[in-house]
Amino acid sequence: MQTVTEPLNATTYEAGTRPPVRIVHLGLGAFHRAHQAWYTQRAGDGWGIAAFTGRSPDAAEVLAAQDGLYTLVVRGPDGDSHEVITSVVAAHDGADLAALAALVAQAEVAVVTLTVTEAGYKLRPGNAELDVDDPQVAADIEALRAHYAKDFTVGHALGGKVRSATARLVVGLAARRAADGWPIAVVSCDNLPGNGAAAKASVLGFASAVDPLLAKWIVDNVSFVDSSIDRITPRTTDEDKLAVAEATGYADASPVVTEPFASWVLAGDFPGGRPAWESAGAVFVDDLEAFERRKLWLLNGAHSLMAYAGALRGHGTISAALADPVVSGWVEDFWDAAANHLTDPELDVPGYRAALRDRFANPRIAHYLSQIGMDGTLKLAARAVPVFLAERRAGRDGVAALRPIAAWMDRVTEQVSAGEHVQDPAGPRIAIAAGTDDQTPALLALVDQQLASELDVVAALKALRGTFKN
Ligand SMILES: NC(=O)c1ccc[n+]([C@@H]2O[C@H](COP(=O)([O-])OP(=O)(O)OC[C@H]3O[C@@H](n4cnc5c(N)ncnc54)[C@H](O)[C@@H]3O)[C@@H](O)[C@H]2O)c1
Ligand SMILES: O=P(O)(O)OC[C@@H](O)[C@@H](O)[C@H](O)[C@H](O)CO
Repeated sequence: MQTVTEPLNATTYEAGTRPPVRIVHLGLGAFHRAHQAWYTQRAGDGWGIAAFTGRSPDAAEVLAAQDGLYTLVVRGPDGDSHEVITSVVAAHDGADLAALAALVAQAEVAVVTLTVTEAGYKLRPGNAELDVDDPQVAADIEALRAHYAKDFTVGHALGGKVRSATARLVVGLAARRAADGWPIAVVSCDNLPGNGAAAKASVLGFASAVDPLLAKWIVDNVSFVDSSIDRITPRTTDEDKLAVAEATGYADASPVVTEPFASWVLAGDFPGGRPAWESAGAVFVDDLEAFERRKLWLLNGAHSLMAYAGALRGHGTISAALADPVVSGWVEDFWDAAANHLTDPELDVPGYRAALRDRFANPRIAHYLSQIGMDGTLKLAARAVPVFLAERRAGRDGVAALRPIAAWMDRVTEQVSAGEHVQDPAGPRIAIAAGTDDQTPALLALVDQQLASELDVVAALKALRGTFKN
């Protein structure tokens, strides 16, 4: 066991020459630090990251005090390995729009990456259009319009008034256009189908509400890259921090724990260049859709199924849920349904499933079902509904793909009855739907409006409900 003697920072740790900022990241969470920052460090070709938090300054304050340094704990079934990540060279409060605008305006900055959660894009169902009826979106548009004619390019006047991540990005892009207008790439790293197009829809929704010429400049100069991102990264616990201190001798206030597996598949242009992420294992393809479906359906779909069905059966983590043979049977059924529509041999679905079983079973990764279960209305629309629709188009009943939705209904109903908060952009509407006489169609409408009007689907869900605890 090591004796803790020092805090982790650039004085105590020899980080070498830090690279200049060439990437701006929005959403300074655990995943960015386990994934994009790790790939960028391994690429080793001189790209530094300036990262901004999403909703509160806390993560930036902690990381800035460590000069951006943190320990990445790679937690395999048999033990941990530790690596200090040095590619994040600056950490900022996401509300600091002056810093954001100044950085995005710089010619050397060629890439913006995003991990702002599915809910962070503020899109209407279908992910093709900004939800301008959302109160935060409406307030952000008002704030952007009020300041656009004044000092918009430097962002000073906006401060914390603009809260949506993509509205903030629009402030940065406006500053870049005003500076000289060099093209740039925006890479979404969130678990959304067509995440590049979703990011574009969200950014253009804000930009066009402010200035159609700005929107046109974005269309002409900003490349929205699709990416399928994968590395299971649970929230860091206090025990993790203690274990890092014991193992490394550094008192790191902000380590990140992740699994050994990592994957990043990207499709799109990088007009201003990019790190050689391929040298770190990233894969560049022309069309991402099949890879994205494989990941969103098999990994994330199974995650959501376990998050709700596992919680109903009294489990707390993915590894515990998977160890329950009833739950793992439902996961296999769901995978069989999804696999019917993932037929390209290049996808190697049997191998991918086998690897997922091992990854999910890793008992040393405590991935809490409560974290995965958040924002269920958005996640189920991307992870379960498309599998159900594909099964139905093929003439089958698709029950295995309705199970995650039925489990979500039972779980949120249980939470509402217990007076617990349901973390979801539709949270208040979930509470109302759970209180109606005919809950099932009311809840289903929050996931998919069209399906809620189909009597056979509602009947199939009703038949599944109440079956999870047996
Ligand atoms: N954790 C994983 O295993 C994993 C794997 C693949 C993809 N992802 C993607 O990354 C996202 C973030 O995961 P994480 O583990 O870093 O979570 P996290 O809670 O550690 O960090 C999330 C970051 O996004 C910000 N954020 C949260 N809600 C937001 C909102 N509505 N608008 C703007 N910013 C918001 C937070 O402030 C924080 O900076 C996920 O939602 C997912 O889309 C995560
Ligand atoms: O990150 P979310 O909230 O979109 O989804 C929760 C998990 O399913 C997800 O984080 C997976 O662990 C991840 O996608 C694995 O790469």
